[in-house]
Amino acid sequence: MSTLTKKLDGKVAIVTGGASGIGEATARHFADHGARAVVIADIQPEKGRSVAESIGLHRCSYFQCDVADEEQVKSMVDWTVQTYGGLDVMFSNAGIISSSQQTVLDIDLSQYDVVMRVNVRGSAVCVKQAARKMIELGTEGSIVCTASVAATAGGPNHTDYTMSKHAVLGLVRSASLQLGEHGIRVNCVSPSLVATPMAGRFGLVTAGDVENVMEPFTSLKGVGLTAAHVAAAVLFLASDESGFVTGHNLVVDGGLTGVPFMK
Ligand SMILES: NC(=O)c1ccc[n+]([C@@H]2O[C@H](COP(=O)([O-])OP(=O)(O)OC[C@H]3O[C@@H](n4cnc5c(N)ncnc54)[C@H](O)[C@@H]3O)[C@@H](O)[C@H]2O)c1
Repeated sequence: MSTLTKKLDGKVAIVTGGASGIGEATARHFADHGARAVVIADIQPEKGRSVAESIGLHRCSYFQCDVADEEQVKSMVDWTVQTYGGLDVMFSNAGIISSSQQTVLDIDLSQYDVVMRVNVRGSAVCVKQAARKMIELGTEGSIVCTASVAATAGGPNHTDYTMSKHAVLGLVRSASLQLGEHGIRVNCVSPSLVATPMAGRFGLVTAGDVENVMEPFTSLKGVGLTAAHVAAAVLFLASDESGFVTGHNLVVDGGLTGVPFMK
């Protein structure tokens, strides 16, 4: 790839949840696009280290970090800047979903607390610590969060997850308003169902599995959403190509949310 097409040339990026799924694909895409350094912040050391090694330890590191623990996130951000000399991009992507249905009538509140802790508290911590560091360094950086199509619509189940993703969108909109004066942009991507280990827990392992489930509801036909599609959208928001875009929710859903309920 020529330097002209390398959209993150020389930048330093953190990817939370980068050991797996969307985060892993994005960490690789960032590196392919010339990122000087990519830090994978996750709680899966074996997978995270293996991703970092395969990208190349000269420009990718694994850092054990629970995103909901503010001290750990602060240490990870400080370490990134000390090690690589800056912080240009925070991709706050780590997230979880309960294994039970979590309909409103039977919601298990201990599982609800776990989901909220990672998806909501974790996102707030990562946006806060990245923004504080960017302001301290005078960096006009880009913060991208992973929301979901569940950020803007209710669902038949997983109520806690849907609530948590609505909260991520609220965080992105508020943070973009508050950080614009510092030149920091804050946006999110909202994928529909993607074949990652998260979806695999519900029996959806391949892009074909996802396509079979989603195809009746999307306007795009003959294609299933992959982590690579999402990574491409994240790269756009992370890079200078989206230099005047902030507070935006970039939906990556094959038309799912735009399809009318009657034809
Ligand atoms: N897969 C989908 O269908 C889908 C759709 C829309 C949005 N999303 C969102 O995409 C994001 C990534 O999910 P994925 O599908 O790649 O799932 P995944 O399970 O493959 O990856 C999630 C990663 O987050 C890490 N993680 C979990 N808790 C953490 C914590 N406390 N601290 C640090 N890291 C933690 C996991 O170890 C894992 O590596 C999540 O926010 C998810 O809600 C997924």
